[in-house]
Amino acid sequence: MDLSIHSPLLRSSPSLSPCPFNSKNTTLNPVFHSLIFDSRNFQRKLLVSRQNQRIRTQVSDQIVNDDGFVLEDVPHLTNFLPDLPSYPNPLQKSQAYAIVKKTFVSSEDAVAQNIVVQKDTPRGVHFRRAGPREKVYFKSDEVRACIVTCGGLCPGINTVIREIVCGLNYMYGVDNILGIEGGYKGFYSRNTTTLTPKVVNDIHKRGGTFLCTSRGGHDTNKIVDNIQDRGINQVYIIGGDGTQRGAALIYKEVEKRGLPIAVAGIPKTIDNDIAVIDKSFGFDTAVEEAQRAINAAHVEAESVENGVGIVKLMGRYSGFIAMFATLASRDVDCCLIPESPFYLEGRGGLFDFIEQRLKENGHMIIVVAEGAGQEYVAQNMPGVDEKDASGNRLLHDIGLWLTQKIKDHFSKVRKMTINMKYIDPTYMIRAIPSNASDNIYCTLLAQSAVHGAMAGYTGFTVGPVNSRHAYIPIARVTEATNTVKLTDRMWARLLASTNQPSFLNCSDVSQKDNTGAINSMNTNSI
Ligand SMILES: Nc1ncnc2c1ncn2[C@@H]1O[C@H](COP(=O)(O)OP(=O)(O)O)[C@@H](O)[C@H]1O
Ligand SMILES: O=P(O)(O)OC[C@H]1O[C@](O)(COP(=O)(O)O)[C@@H](O)[C@@H]1O
Ligand SMILES: [Mg+2]
Repeated sequence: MDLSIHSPLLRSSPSLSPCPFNSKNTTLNPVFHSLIFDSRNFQRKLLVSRQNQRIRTQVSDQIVNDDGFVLEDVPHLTNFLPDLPSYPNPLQKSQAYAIVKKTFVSSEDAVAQNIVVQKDTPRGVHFRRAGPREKVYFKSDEVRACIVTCGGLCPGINTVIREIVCGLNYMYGVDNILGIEGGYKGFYSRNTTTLTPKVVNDIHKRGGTFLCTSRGGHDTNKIVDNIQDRGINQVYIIGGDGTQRGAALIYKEVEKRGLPIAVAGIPKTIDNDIAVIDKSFGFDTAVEEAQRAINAAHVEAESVENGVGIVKLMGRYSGFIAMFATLASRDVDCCLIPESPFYLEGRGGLFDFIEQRLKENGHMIIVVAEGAGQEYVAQNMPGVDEKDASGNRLLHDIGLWLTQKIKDHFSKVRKMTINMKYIDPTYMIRAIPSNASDNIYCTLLAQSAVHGAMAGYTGFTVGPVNSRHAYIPIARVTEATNTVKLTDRMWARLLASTNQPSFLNCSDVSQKDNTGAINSMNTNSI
């Protein structure tokens, strides 16, 4: 996983990525707001901002720490409501924390984005460490929270819902929590449901989302109107990259209206394609479930002559599930992912490799991510370019396409009998409840989100960065998609484990099959 998003402060180029939070003038004037803190007392020393395409540096009269420590901070309600009162955190009296040595996370605690460093490198980008703060900005009996789930399913959503409800109630004494049904559009088109620890008690044992979900239908003004009308002052939004973009818009609108409402994002994606965080919840569960499909394909393929098993797994733009499922299984001969182009014919191509493995082992298994080889399939289906309600491109079925291509090649060209077994467990791997480790992860995420909102942080996404939970500016997790980096060692480990061809040495080779379709891809095209 690539965590190497550099601090714009450390770049010399003025083309900085804007981080549109933390500043009142962000609406009209995107300002990248990173703070370099004195590492000893953590007081603000330097504010570097980009305005009007110029980098301006304001230096306080204190000593500027120049060790390159950068805090990419999240917004706080007091940024736009400076007179908001604060209260002692009720956790002080909580029996759960009674004997904890350090109940509250210090405002000086930060989580480093990069933990592999060299002696002379600047200290780099950090995020605020998640956890309870000494002061809260909500009185418990004045909190009216809501939870919404958006986008595709993922194991563990119900655990997150459950733990937000229980966390708010058990830790902060909040008992006014609403469930928004059916995703963003539910804010303005559905009734709410009341959530209590009792109502959510068992939901973590089920897959899916207790609150239902949807794609599309994000209307910022209607949503914020509704939040205001219902008197909601904490909004917990569980969803993927699209959802987090929507959450950023909601936060900005809330800020524009000057409302004391905390907006917290909890990142959810089965594809593990959310940047910055270590891993998304439910991913491990999905990889584990994928083993069942791979095992089945393996049993089927090795039980027949020249058995070829193909398993299609989720992964729209990122092949993490396919890569990790392959690494975990050891029965997979070849893994195809969206990030790595492949070709079928000719030396070093997939057909050659299949034939070689069939000769060696009598069977072979391919795991293919749904987003792999889309250009290939598109060439056979010109003009089909549909999108879902959220605007995500609908994919062609690479699994079926590949199955047919392999069958045709071996029967028509090689005159060889093969036994094809195609398994598509797509929805099975994400519709299940989360496993034990994902349940723990979901609990930590939920509690961190609750602590952050109670402490008055807003417009943040919570997630583990190098195993420590942190509050991350939403723009940070939406500005780029996390993909498998072919140049990283993880992909090399997979290639070393399967011993499959890398397909990378033929970038410009283009062969045509007997139907005239181009049968190879330019590596630069993906
Ligand atoms: N750029 C965006 N701005 C505002 N809302 C968005 C944006 N992209 C997606 N959404 C909304 O977020 C929700 C989920 O998005 P989707 O892409 O389906 O799933 P995910 O959040 O898992 O990526 C949908 O209701 C969609 O309308
Ligand atoms: O058929 P659906 O429900 O739209 O979901 C399919 C897509 O959802 C995903 O699980 C990703 O979902 P998100 O965009 O919600 O993260 C992809 O792997 C898959 O392509
Ligand atoms: Mg998405």
